[in-house]
Amino acid sequence: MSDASILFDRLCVIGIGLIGSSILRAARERGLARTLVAADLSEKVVKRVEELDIADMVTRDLAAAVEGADCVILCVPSGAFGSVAEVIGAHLKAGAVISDTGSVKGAVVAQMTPFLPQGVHFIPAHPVAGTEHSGPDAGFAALFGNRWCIFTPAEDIDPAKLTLYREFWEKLGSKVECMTPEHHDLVLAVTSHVPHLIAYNIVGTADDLETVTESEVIKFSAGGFRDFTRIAASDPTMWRDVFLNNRKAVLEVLGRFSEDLAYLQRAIRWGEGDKLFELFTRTRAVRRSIIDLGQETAEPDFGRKHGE
Ligand SMILES: NC(=O)C1=CN([C@@H]2O[C@H](COP(=O)(O)OP(=O)(O)OC[C@H]3O[C@@H](n4cnc5c(N)ncnc54)[C@H](O)[C@@H]3O)[C@@H](O)[C@H]2O)C=CC1
Ligand SMILES: O=C(O)C(=O)Cc1ccc(O)cc1
Repeated sequence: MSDASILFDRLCVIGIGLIGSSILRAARERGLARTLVAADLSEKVVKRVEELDIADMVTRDLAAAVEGADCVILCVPSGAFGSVAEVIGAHLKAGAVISDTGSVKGAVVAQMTPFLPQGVHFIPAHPVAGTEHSGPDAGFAALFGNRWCIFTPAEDIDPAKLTLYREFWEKLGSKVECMTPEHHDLVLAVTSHVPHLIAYNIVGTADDLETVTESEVIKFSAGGFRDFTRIAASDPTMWRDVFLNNRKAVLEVLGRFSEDLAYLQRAIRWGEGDKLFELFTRTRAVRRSIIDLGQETAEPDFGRKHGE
């Protein structure tokens, strides 16, 4: 490891699932920390992380894990950030950067802030990169490449620490942008949270209908439905916590979504093909602009796992 790439002497990651294990793998591959510490409450996960050999030290003792760390990143489900912050708060080193990877920002900031001592630098972050898989085996070093990582720091954040942590995510391959937690939660409700809810709902509806159609839903499942089943296979704990912790923005977007759905329902009932055609033309242009931005490939992958 060349010393030139080291940003943190001791990096501690808590919650070693898809995201935490990907951060550890990428940080080791790029030599971003001298020592990598991994912590998780689950005995099974700790054992597996030891077998995978993706950290220098692995423990279930969260307080001990953060001792002396100059960067601590929490990668646990959105409902667990407060309890982890409560356990580690008093053990954080003065001057350390503390961050998270939660898919929701407002509620996570509110959960953690009361337990963070003066003198640590809290930089909430959300890597907008992931898959429907979870657990330490699902992670991979390239996960964050060419993806956004959204930071939602307070206005009085130390600019030098912000630059340092930005550099960390850029070295993981991400593009970084800052915004407020409230704005983040509304944007992600539209682009990620409600789309996941729609996938859970349509797959649930199809599953209910399956008893009527005797397996035809699965047998004849077309590409569109298969894409939904990939998303609806995402981790139940994680997504339960996303919806419970981004309630306001999700309900706001769902209200708008229901109105737009009623408009389509009416157009179908009254045979108003022009209305359907106009919308479908507009949405096709949205897809094209995403591809042009280089954030998506034109080919569907039908949920293939990384490396398959
Ligand atoms: N899965 C995805 O695609 C993405 C997830 N995120 C966010 O990152 C966070 C982690 O997600 P994943 O890695 O997918 O989850 P995961 O389910 O793969 O891993 C979570 C890990 O946290 C551990 N854990 C749970 N409660 C804990 C506690 N109180 N103390 C210590 N460890 C605890 C679990 O044992 C598990 O190993 C979540 O907040 C999620 O919303 C962010 C971007 C993408
Ligand atoms: O697998 C997918 O399609 C995702 O959308 C992954 C994802 C899940 C949660 C996030 O907060 C960010 C990205």
